[in-house]
Amino acid sequence: MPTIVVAAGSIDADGRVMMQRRPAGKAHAGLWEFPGGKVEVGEAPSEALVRELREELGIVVDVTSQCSIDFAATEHVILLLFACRCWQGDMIASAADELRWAVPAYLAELPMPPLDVALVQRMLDQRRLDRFTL
Ligand SMILES: Nc1nc2c([nH]c(=O)n2[C@@H]2O[C@H](COP(=O)(O)OP(=O)(O)OP(=O)(O)O)[C@@H](O)[C@H]2O)c(=O)[nH]1
Repeated sequence: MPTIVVAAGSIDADGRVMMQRRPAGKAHAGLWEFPGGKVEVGEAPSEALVRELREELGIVVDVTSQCSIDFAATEHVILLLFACRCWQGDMIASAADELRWAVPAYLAELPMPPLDVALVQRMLDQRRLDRFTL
């Protein structure tokens, strides 16, 4: 059964998206990803995202402030991407070695895991990345 992974495109007031760089020693080390992680047994995806954003960035997000926007999958992983525009607290990296606000149109220029490359490319092709700036 594939692992379900939830990830957040957190969007700031200027329409930029928060990306984090995976640290050495982890799968996909050095690549930029949307903050998030694996859904645990018994969790709803939105609850898992609230937990992951608290653990990884130290922010508090309400389940109702997230909106599921796309997904990408292999036989091993299903990656669910949410947009998130409201949170409490300042973002501090605890699972990443660097955080960066990225302009959506330039996301594809960051080295990313294969699933993210596919996801971002599809959103660019479908001109849906500007949703991030709505
Ligand atoms: N968070 C996140 N994970 C992603 C993305 N794209 C992608 O392929 N993944 C993969 O999904 C998996 C998520 O695992 P993770 O290590 O972040 O999960 P986790 O926070 O639950 O950590 P843990 O299993 O080390 O406790 C990794 O293999 C990661 O490389 C993405 O955009 N965000």
